Amino acid sequence: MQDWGSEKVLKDEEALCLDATSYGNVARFINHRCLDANLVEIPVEVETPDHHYYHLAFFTTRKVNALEELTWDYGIDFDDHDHPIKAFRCRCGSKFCRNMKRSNRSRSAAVR
Ligand SMILES: C[S@@+](CC[C@H](N)C(=O)[O-])C[C@H]1O[C@@H](n2cnc3c(N)ncnc32)[C@H](O)[C@@H]1O
Repeated sequence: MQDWGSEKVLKDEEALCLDATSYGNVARFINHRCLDANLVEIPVEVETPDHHYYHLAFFTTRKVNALEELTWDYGIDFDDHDHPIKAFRCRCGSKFCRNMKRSNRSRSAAVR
C-alpha cells in the first residue's frame, strides 16, 4: 500500500507510479542519496476540467549552496533481493548510505 502523506492510504490498485524511463524533464537527472538527501517529493494534484492527475514537486529540506548537487532519496531497499528490478550499487557518499551499511555488514561477516 502507498501512503502519501497521512490522510489517505491508497490500495495497491489505486496507487500511481511515475516512470520517467521514456519521458520526463530535467528532474530525471536528480541522483539518489540515502537518508540525508536535500530534496523531498510532494505529490501535487493537477486539476483540469477533464482529468485529475499528479505531478511530483520537489522541495529542498534545507538551505542549498550554489553549485551543490540536488539529491533525492529514491527509497530503494538495497536489501530487497527479490525486487524485480535490480538496484544499482549506491555511491551516494552519505554516512547513512544503506548500500554502504550492507557492504560493511558483508565485509565484517567475511572477517569473522
Ligand atoms: C534518474 S537517473 C539519475 C541521473 C543519472 N545519473 C544520469 O546521469 O542520467 C538514475 C540513475 O542514476 C544512477 N544513480 C543515481 N544515484 C546514484 C547513486 N547514489 N549511486 C550510484 N548510481 C546512481 C543509477 O544508474 C540510476 O539508475
